[in-house]
Amino acid sequence: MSTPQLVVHRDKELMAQAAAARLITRIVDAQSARGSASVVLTGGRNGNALLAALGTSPARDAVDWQRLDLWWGDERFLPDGDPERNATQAREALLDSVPVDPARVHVMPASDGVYGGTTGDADAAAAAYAAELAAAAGPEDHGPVPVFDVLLLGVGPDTHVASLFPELPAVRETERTVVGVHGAPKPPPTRISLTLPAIRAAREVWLLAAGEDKAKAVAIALSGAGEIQAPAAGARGRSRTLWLLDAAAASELPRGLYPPASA
Ligand SMILES: O=C(O)[C@H](O)[C@@H](O)[C@H](O)[C@H](O)COP(=O)(O)O
Repeated sequence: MSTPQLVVHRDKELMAQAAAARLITRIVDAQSARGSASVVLTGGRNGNALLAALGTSPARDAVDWQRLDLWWGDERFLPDGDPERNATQAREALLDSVPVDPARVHVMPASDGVYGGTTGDADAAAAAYAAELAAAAGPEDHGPVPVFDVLLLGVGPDTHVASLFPELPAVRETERTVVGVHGAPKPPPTRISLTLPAIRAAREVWLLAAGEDKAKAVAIALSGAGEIQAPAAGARGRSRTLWLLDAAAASELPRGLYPPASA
């Protein structure tokens, strides 16, 4: 697993623009090298701002949208089309305005869908998404999920990532790749989430955090906290873990981490 690297931008607008430019480059590189790319999307303001910036970037046409698989790191377990669903927000921010292949847009299950013969069962829905991931994984992936090119994560003020909240069972999961989450401290209480083992299958994990209210969480996660107490600390990519921050979110980092010791 990779060691976290930091990139600090002046403000959250610039952070979104720079992250979008970075993501376009990674997608184009992956498509050139392997024929297609896979990206795991996140909910939250910063993830949506990144998607919106991507949509208005002149370089967006460099992406072959038909050869892109999109997955989600977590979802609020609400009915299809609910404005609070991460998938609905991603459609509005970007996906409705680019020619993605609908068969390659793997939204997480909605609470009104039928999974395991019933509706409203987040555990059955999570198992269905795990099966979809497993079906997409090839022999070259050596595991139950594809090796995602880039996995995006917002960071909560409590250090949660995806719907892995501190101390809850989902963050302790070591076997399953997707789980139902019950009793989340942030509404809605019922969610679906990738687990840390699934997140760590990604080549690159990018964590996005902006604003003063994230400064403590960022400092805790990057100062050696355990992943059960600080889930963001456990989100690492195989080859790269990138923390994309604005100056406010970086403001409580210990000296040496930021600014870097050599500065
Ligand atoms: O599912 C949710 O309730 C949110 O989407 C949440 O997990 C979000 O990703 C983080 O709290 C970071 O959010 P911001 O990017 O808005 O700071």
